[in-house]
Amino acid sequence: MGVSFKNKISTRLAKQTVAIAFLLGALLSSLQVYLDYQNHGSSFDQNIEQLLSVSLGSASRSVRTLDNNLAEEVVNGLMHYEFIHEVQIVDDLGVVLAESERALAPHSSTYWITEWLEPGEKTYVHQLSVDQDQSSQFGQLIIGIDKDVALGPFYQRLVYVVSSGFIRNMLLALILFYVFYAMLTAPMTRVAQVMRRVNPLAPGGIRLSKALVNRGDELGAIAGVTNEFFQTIEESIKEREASDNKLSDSLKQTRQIIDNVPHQICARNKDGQLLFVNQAIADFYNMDAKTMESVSYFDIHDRIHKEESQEIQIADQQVLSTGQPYFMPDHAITDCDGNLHYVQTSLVPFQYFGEDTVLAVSVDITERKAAEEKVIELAFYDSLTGLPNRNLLIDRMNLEMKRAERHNSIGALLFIDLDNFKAVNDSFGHAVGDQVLQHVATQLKGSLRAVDTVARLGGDEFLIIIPELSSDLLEAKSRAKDIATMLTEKIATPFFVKNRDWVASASIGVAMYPVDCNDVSEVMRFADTAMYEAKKQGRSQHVFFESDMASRVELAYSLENELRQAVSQQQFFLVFQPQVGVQEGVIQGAEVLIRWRHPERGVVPPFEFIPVLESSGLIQEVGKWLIFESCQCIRDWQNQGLWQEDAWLSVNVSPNQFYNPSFVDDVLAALKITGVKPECLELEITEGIVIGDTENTIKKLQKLRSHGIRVAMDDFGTGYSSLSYLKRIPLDVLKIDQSFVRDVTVDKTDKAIVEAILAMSISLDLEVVAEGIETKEHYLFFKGTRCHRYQGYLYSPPVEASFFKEMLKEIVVA
Ligand SMILES: Nc1nc2c(ncn2[C@@H]2O[C@H](COP(=O)(O)O[C@H]3[C@@H](O)[C@H](n4cnc5c(=O)[nH]c(N)nc54)O[C@@H]3COP(=O)(O)O)[C@@H](O)[C@H]2O)c(=O)[nH]1
Repeated sequence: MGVSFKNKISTRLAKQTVAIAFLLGALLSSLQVYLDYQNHGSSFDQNIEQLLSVSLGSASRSVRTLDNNLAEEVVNGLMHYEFIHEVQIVDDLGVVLAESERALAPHSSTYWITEWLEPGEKTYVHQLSVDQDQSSQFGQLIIGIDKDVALGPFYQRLVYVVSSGFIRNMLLALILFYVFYAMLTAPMTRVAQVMRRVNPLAPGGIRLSKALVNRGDELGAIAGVTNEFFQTIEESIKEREASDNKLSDSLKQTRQIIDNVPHQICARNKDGQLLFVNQAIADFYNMDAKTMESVSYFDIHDRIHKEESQEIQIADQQVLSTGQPYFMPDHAITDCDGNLHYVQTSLVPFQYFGEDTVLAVSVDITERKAAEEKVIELAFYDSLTGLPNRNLLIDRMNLEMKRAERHNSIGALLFIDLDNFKAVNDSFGHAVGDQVLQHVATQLKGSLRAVDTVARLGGDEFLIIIPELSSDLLEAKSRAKDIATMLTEKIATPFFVKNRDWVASASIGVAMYPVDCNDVSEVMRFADTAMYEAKKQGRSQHVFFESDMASRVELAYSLENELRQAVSQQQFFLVFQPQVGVQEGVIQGAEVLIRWRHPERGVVPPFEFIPVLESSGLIQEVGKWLIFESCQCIRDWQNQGLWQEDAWLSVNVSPNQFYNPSFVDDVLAALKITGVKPECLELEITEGIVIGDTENTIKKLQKLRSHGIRVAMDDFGTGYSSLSYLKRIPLDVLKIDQSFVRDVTVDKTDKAIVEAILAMSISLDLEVVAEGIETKEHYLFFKGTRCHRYQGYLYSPPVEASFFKEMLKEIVVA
């Protein structure tokens, strides 16, 4: 942008200098003019006075003497002066004695000044007298002055002076302008032009000329300083650029880091407007980050969770007003797909480019929360059935116990254990077992009130709390009994799992609280005790806890521990009871029976410990050992020539032992290892085994018999004993239970049963063994039937191996 002429410094300096010169010139000229004017005026007046004084005597005489000629001479004498254009001498009567006049000279160039300063006619009138003191006057000398002629030279000189002063000032102005221009304006203009070309971002590229810098005057100094300034600015800009670049890189990196942080980060102002969002937040709402940075967070958020949105707004305002951070441990937000997320948000006051904002960092805790919930679920719920587990049950039981005491009410705790569930697991695998448990859990849950708690302790054990039955014990017990009966029936309802029908049964122990006890773990133990009693009493039934049960159960517990020791210390041994041909009267085989040589109690009979071996699972190990030992005995006796090739040993098999998936393999392995023919082994099963799992039992029996192993149905007549199911069971022998034998000779019913069994055996083509033959009458009765063998004290009680061996030797000898 150029500088106009009037604004140039040189112009302004010249103008001011000239103005000052003019002012001073005008002042001085005015003073000069004034002084000259004063001098000139007084000298002019003196000259007139001198003229008059020279002419006054003659003029006075001419008047006194009325001498016209003299007056004429005076007038003509005065008219010789050019500046006088009129002279008149008059007497005291006003009579003109002489006069002369000439026309005024043409106006000079300065006439206007004369007229301006001395306006009007300039006339001198002088009184004429005869005496010196002018006391007697008698005429007048009147002189008219041509003021233009008189003053013109003076004013012309004055005009000259003023004009020359003006011209001098003008010249001075021109010279000064040039000097100022050359010395100041031109260099400064060059500086301005150079500076105009300066790139503000890179001022170091331009320098003021050396000629300018080297002038040695103030401008040179300014130019030098300006060059240094450029250099400094250049360096500063470079430093600034470097720092800006670093800052920009750092910002980019920071942005990258923040965008890669999986947590939602945003800054919002007091109106909730988003000033900054990271990629995680943009992704969460499926919006562009830049677009989001112009909208209100609460507009996005409000669409979804009003309550949470308000809570966040209040929290934001608190952070902005107090300047203190705020922590929201857990609140819900919904993403663009409508999925609910739980987040934990930290709100901190944050200055974002000079604006007070809230920096919000939200961490998605959905998975953690789910995991925590899962942990709680795992901690308090059974994963298979979804029922409360032991922990939650104990917690609820504590509450119910307190409530019962407070309300003076009686509740019941039911301990449910499925019968023979282990066999289901062992035979069909855990997947089927799990489905059976789930079915039972559903049945139990669906049969009870919402206030009742159905829990699974683990395995096939369930506990049920039935609170507030009544305040009267009898009534409470009666209701508990109804519920236990109803549950037993529900559980026994057939159901379909894995392509087949199932019938479950359960034993239920019932304890009444706080009557039986007000301690939770004790009540649980009592219900458990009652459940064991129910099992002992024949399963699929319920038993209420009674105080004497506890000691019995304790006995069972200690018995179990002793049995474990018995297994490890091999305290079991075998006894053998001969089976004799009814018609032949000779030993055809023997039943193997187990005994326990207790270190303190002596020999313990099997009915005292077999059920505990069963319930504890120890029967697996003991039963396997027993079959192997039996085979080993056959091998030994055969080796010693005491045991015929067609004689057999009959071994009892318990349900849990039979249901073991490896049972058949274990038996075959025992035969193989000992080298005993399968036909020498007979397995005695009970109806309970068949009823528990008929199909599987049939398959196993078929497999055993396919190898030549004999199968006998023990205790026949005490169970279902129906022809229809007997037809399907692969059997070789029926053993008539001794309870029918005992009175067969005196009791018509027993006799009829025995005869019916014998008839059945014919139609099914089975051998028959009668056990419990104690008397001759018993023997004679069966001798008259088609019973094949008998077993009983009449011939021999069960005897130890050594004794039995002696018996065999005697037979051989005989
Ligand atoms: N799973 C297994 N069970 C076994 C085993 N050993 C025995 N048992 C079962 O224990 C119950 C009691 O048996 P036990 O005390 O040995 O009694 C047997 C005989 O001694 C008894 N018996 C035999 N003859 C007579 C008699 O004339 N009178 C009379 N009062 N009792 C007699 O009968 C029992 C044999 O019964 P059973 O097996 O049904 O043929 C019993 O249920 C055994 O099954 C074992 O190793 N495993």
